Amino acid sequence: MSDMRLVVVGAGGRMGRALITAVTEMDGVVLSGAIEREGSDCLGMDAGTLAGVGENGVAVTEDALAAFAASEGVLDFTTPEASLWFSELAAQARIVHVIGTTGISAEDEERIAAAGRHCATVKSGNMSLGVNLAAQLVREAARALDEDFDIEVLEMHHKHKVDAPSGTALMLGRAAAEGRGIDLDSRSVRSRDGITGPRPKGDIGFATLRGGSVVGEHSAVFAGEGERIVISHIAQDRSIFARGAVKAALWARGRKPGLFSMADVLGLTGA
Ligand SMILES: NC(=O)C1=CN([C@@H]2O[C@H](COP(=O)(O)OP(=O)(O)OC[C@H]3O[C@@H](n4cnc5c(N)ncnc54)[C@H](OP(=O)(O)O)[C@@H]3O)[C@@H](O)[C@H]2O)C=CC1
Ligand SMILES: O=C(O)C1=N[C@H](C(=O)O)C[C@H](O)C1
Repeated sequence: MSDMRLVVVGAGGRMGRALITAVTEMDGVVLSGAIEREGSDCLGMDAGTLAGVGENGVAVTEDALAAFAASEGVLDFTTPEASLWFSELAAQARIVHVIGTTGISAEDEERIAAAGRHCATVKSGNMSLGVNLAAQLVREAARALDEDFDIEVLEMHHKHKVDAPSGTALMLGRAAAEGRGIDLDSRSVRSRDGITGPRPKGDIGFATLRGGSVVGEHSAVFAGEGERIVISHIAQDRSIFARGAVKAALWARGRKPGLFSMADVLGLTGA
């Protein structure tokens, strides 16, 4: 089979550059386009040069429509508004859409799911093997432990991150809620300040730290009387997300339309 032609959108971003690197280094894929937003300083640059992997002859453009028409898949780690737009374009072009963007509203999630009826879409708040495995462990721990164990999810990211809690923190919170058989939306505590009173039993708390160049660190804490279980993941390099995204595109190639998760790609569903 020929190499899968992949276009990277948000090519000049932290993840965009990591994705161009992964596509360059991994077997079975080739970079077919690199897209940035209108007015970006990156327009016209060579994508390989931009990512620091050497010139590759693929120019960064703003013409997503033309790039999608010449591609079999799109790797998208951008912004919620941009991902929504790209989901509509990917649906029109019937190409695989891999979405890593976080901070997407519930309403836009539904619109992306609707677009996923026309093309295979893989979407996850974290594309790494380690986090997806950690989410399974969290689900199991929450299933095994009763409400005497308080669940808190902690995360730290670099100072440039714009959404909170992180997509991964929400994934871990959702896994814990599923394991415990409760609804996350009605039981999650996103912030605490002032005289909060004692912690209500059964809530799932989130704590967010931002600073420096931290790639991504997450812990799910199960705090009981006299003991604490902590399931943690530390991302040391963005390549783990980028390689996961390429793996997802290859997995989705030739698949029927639908919305899939990274757990599907990694074969962790139902584990
Ligand atoms: N699921 C996962 O495994 C991971 C998810 N992420 C998520 O990926 C997203 C991006 O993160 P990161 O790379 O750090 O952010 P960056 O801000 O570095 O990158 C986003 C890029 O998208 C570009 N962009 C914005 N709008 C458009 C548009 N309409 N068309 C084309 N390009 C556009 C931005 O351009 P400009 O800056 O010029 O506006 C920027 O270059 C975040 O939501 C983050 O949480 C990150 C890592 C892993
Ligand atoms: O913005 C980031 O950097 C990251 N975002 C994702 C998230 O919101 O969880 C994944 C990873 O932690 C890095």
